[in-house]
Amino acid sequence: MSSILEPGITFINKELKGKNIDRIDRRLKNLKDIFFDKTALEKMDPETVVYEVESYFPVEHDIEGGLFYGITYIHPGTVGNEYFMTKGHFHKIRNRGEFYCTLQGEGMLILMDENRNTWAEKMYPGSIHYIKGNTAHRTANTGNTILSFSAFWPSDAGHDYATISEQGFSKILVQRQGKPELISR
Ligand SMILES: O=P(O)(O)OC[C@H]1O[C@H](O)[C@H](O)[C@@H](O)[C@@H]1O
Ligand SMILES: [Fe+2]
Repeated sequence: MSSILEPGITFINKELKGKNIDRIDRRLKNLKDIFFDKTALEKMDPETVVYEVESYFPVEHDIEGGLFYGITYIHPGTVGNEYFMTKGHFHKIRNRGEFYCTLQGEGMLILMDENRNTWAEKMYPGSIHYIKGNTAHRTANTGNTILSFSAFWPSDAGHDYATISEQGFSKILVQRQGKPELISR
């Protein structure tokens, strides 16, 4: 499987040299919990790459005061009528925020507060999204090309994936008559 995360870095400053730069992909087989239509999911190749993330960790994880940076690339596609999307998470330290800045493509940022109120914001090249603390976040690619966005978050934030993999978001983003629609499950 070819990856779009070929080393393509043109410049990193001395603070990042020799530090941890991590590249991962997440495939359908890693995302079984999150898609709604399990019948459609079973018919698809489990090795299909849904998204790839390149992350820069200049300080140790869980250390207060540093910042992390990452770029996420979500491939176009659907499982049933649900768009390809990220796992989604709350931060382990709940009140930590994050910035997302869209680079290319079209998508939706799906957000959910701790009372399970869910809403979504349109992502397009140049759109800037401040995700406040205590808010779960997931991104979906609603276009026909790669959706990429950069993210900046505090180094002690951590990821709580369990809450979302067990309970999901209260709404899902589906394609209806060719358009994204956020509907209750
Ligand atoms: O972690 P996921 O929910 O799979 O989302 C994918 C990635 O999106 C952003 O880049 C976040 O800042 C990363 O921390 C996250 O890993
Ligand atoms: Fe996050």
